[in-house]
Amino acid sequence: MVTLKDPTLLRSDCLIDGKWIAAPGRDAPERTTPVTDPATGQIVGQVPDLGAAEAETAIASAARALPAWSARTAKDRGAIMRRWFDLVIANADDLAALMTAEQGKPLAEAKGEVLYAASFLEWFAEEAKRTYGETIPAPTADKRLLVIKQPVGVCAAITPWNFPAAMITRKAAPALAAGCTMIVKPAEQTPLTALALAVLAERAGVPAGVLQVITGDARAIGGVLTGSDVVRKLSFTGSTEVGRILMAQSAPTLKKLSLELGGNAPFIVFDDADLDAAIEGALASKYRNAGQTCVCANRLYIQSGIYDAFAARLAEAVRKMKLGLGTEPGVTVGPLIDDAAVRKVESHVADALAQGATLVTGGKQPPLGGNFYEPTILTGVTQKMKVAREETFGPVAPLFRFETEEEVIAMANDTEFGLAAYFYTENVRRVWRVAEALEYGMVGHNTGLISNEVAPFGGIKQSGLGREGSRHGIEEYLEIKYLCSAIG
Ligand SMILES: NC(=O)C1=CN([C@@H]2O[C@H](COP(=O)(O)OP(=O)(O)OC[C@H]3O[C@@H](n4cnc5c(N)ncnc54)[C@H](O)[C@@H]3O)[C@@H](O)[C@H]2O)C=CC1
Ligand SMILES: O=C(O)[C@H](O)CS(=O)(=O)O
Repeated sequence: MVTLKDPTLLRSDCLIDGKWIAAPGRDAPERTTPVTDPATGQIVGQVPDLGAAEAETAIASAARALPAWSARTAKDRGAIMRRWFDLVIANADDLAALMTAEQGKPLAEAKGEVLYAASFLEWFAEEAKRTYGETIPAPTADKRLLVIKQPVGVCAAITPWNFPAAMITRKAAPALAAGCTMIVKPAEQTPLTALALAVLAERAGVPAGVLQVITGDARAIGGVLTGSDVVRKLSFTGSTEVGRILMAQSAPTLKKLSLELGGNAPFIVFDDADLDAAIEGALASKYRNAGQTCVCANRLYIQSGIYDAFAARLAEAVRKMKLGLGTEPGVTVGPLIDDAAVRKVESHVADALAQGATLVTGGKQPPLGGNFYEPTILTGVTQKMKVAREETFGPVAPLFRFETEEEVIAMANDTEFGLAAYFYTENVRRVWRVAEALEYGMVGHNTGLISNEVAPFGGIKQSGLGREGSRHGIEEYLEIKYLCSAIG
């Protein structure tokens, strides 16, 4: 079990229509789903197994709450978002403890994510007041033209397990700031963090029906949220495969969509790179969250002149990593989310070795039990291997050798994904050539960490649609209205 300073943040019910409800069951007093710790398999909580009926209730509640919420001033909504931010900061240790219990990431990393999640609340508390319209010089003297911004309306969010707090606030913060209402369906693996955030939102003054969190049957709940004409927008973070399904389900009602999907990030190191910086960046980008982020370096392309030195330095650093329970001091790499994730990583490593790659370090599950996988480095990797074509979503660094800039750009772009890319060089002319040639929504130069609340996060190609965070993030929750007034 998880110990909290404020035990009321550990919820076993859902916030729907301003009420905390369990799941009324036919043969049992209520239907619940266990939440398990991926490091130990222990049950850390129970949440309601809700479905279509409760999703319909939530939609009706969100629609009822919309007029009053969108009629409040931006300043008023911003003040409530700021109070939510203050409460998340004040309860950051408890939120981090819940996150580590259900997702497994080391406590320090979980705390970092809580602060990252809070930053979206702080940012959009301010952006609420900057949804400016415009006036347009009319082509005829008898007209006055202007543009105003209005909230999209009732919104839905379906969020992943890898960032249980930040992927919720990165959607709910701009939605509520813009005057929308939102129904959140968190991942079945990590609902406790979402429910705790809802407790704090309620305490901050977010009215009934404005923010709702529903757990249970993803397909049934998702089917209602995507099929309803009342829901005007869906924001999803998760696999490209599910993103396609949700997009198709949303098509009949022509919803606005924000999709943050899979990635296959190249991490390119040229001969002239600062090797210390490149190693630091590779460790941060590759092994953050045990490699379970959509912007993790998935392919490491190292120019021939420094290939052996880079491999040796990276191996030396990786061997110092400490695998273990997220609550243990000094642990830097936690477990993967579930057994399926471990099997996917194992299949990628086995495929690479079968095709001639060399295992430098790691390459197996340690004797810890749970869903742990050793931080791994492979050399002699080629574009034909699964690690080059698929998102590994685990702590595996495949090192590819390259000779020329043209060759590596072609290899880096040889994927259907286009989320994040990274490269290291000290040549200023090359910075512009490579940054502009890489087909990705986000590019890091001489850094492996690019995510923050002020920058537009999102991808191109099959990594998704739209942007989150930054001044662009709130536009995803606004409609433009053009007003033409004849005064002649
Ligand atoms: N872009 C990103 O940040 C993420 C990418 N992924 C990728 O997806 C792969 C699979 O991870 P999963 O957790 O299984 O991601 P997923 O895409 O299956 O799940 C993400 C969310 O979608 C929901 N969902 C799944 N199927 C649904 C459906 N038919 N209707 C409505 N909701 C549905 C889940 O309940 C969860 O809330 C990972 O290995 C990784 O490659 C996973 C998580 C985050
Ligand atoms: O979904 C993810 O993996 C996150 O968006 C990555 S980040 O925002 O924490 O970098």
